Amino acid sequence: MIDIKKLNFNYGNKRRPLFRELDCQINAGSIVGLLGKNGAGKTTLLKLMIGLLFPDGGTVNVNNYEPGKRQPAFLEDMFFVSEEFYLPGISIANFIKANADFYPRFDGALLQRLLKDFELPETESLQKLSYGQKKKFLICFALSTKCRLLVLDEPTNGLDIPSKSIFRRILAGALDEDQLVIISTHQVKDVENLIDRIIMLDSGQFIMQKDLFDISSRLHFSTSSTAEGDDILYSEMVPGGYKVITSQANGSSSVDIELLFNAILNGNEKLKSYVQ
Ligand SMILES: Nc1ncnc2c1ncn2[C@@H]1O[C@H](COP(=O)(O)OP(=O)(O)OP(=O)(O)O)[C@@H](O)[C@H]1O
Repeated sequence: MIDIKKLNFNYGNKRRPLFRELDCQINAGSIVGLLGKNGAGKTTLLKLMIGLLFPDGGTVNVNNYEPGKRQPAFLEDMFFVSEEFYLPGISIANFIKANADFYPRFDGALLQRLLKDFELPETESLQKLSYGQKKKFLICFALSTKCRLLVLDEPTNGLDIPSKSIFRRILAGALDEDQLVIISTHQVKDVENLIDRIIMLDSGQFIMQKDLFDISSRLHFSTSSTAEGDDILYSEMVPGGYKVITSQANGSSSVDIELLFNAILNGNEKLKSYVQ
């Protein structure tokens, strides 16, 4: 679905390129979490994938299209929910009327269901909605397009606690097997148990590209009263003890993405061989 080869990119005003020789393949049928520190280049990478920015070297291929060419057949099959967005001063119903036809697989019945789940009023002017309500509307619309590529930049930013649970439920339930969702986020707790692959960016490189299943079959995440022990690969103090990562020996555990992220960014050498 997405094939990135030797991607180089520089904003032009920077001495060092942001990306150097990035390679990445992502298949349809998955929800991918794109993680990285502030400024690592997550939004930039997403924009390169959807053709809002152009590579300086190498290639980006999505569904056999070169995104930068912005061909109609490519654009009608991808939807980008940006972190910052503008919505016009028209009602939800009129927005749907004006935009749904751009997407051949648009599912109006699904949209009505999702709007109900998020309790969004169809008659309300989009500009009168709060930031979180606007975000929820865009997420609903994105899912209803049924585009094969859905790119969500910080989708849970601005969502209240119940809406985050609804987001997880509807995302898990509204996808078809030929779709790919890429979620860039700092709110890793919001996407835990939802994403099935992690891609981590740091200093212009991918420092991890791994399926959650692979990680959970090789690493074990738990809490412990001590951080001492030969089998402990990484630990972090928390109230009442430690969160620890050990090599997998005692059954599967769910992956603590935040702990893993900190461990990898701290350059934990012991862990590297498990996640590369
Ligand atoms: N339009 C631009 N012109 C010049 N430099 C830019 C531009 N947009 C982003 N950058 C720079 O590129 C780098 C990556 O930015 P980007 O927004 O892709 O990071 P990010 O990982 O999405 O960050 P965050 O987590 O803070 O949203 C940063 O150093 C940023 O200053």
